Amino acid sequence: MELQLALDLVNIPEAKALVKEVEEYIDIVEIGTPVVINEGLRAVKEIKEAFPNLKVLADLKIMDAAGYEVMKASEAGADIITILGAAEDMSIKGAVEEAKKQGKKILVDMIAVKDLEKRAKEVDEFGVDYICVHTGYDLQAVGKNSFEDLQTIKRVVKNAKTAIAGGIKLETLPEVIKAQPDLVIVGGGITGQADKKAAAAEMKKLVTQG
Ligand SMILES: O=C(CO)[C@H](O)[C@H](O)COP(=O)(O)O
Repeated sequence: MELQLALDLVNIPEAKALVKEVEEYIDIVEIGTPVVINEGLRAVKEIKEAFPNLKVLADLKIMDAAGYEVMKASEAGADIITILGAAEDMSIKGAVEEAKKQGKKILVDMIAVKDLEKRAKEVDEFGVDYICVHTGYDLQAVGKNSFEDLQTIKRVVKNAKTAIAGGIKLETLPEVIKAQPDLVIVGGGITGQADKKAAAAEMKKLVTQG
């Protein structure tokens, strides 16, 4: 099981400082959608250059023009690129084709997918690398989480790795780990803590123990 640090509310220098603090405890660093909107793919490039031993995920949440966007994120140094599960089949297949060409991986974010079981089974046939259940900030604000959804994808996904994101904290991590996802994605559960290093270290310990 791997641990991904999601960076959403920072600029590039803040991102670098944060990663430096916790780099020994994380496997993947995510350049979140708001960071890409604010800073562009330069954020991916600069983090990859500063931390070549970490995998970098570009959270583009692609919806269209998938092949082109995967190519651009790959050129910037991303190892993993996200596309939405709600995108057209053609777009997801296009993303996979380009990622394979570039030697990169595709994570499908199932945020806002209504029939999760059906769509997860479909997407799992397209050769994607990860399928991720995700409760975004807007639903976290009304008390939702993705723990049940994780069990659903664990049951139906046969090929891709499974991942979970959205509001995971140290206190809720054991419940997540029980469902055995391949990848746990944590933003505020680390970045919002006074002692980020200690939070990341404890999370890494739990994730490694599985
Ligand atoms: O993709 C995201 C928001 O759309 C976040 O990166 C993801 O939800 C993880 O952050 P947090 O743990 O703070 O919810």
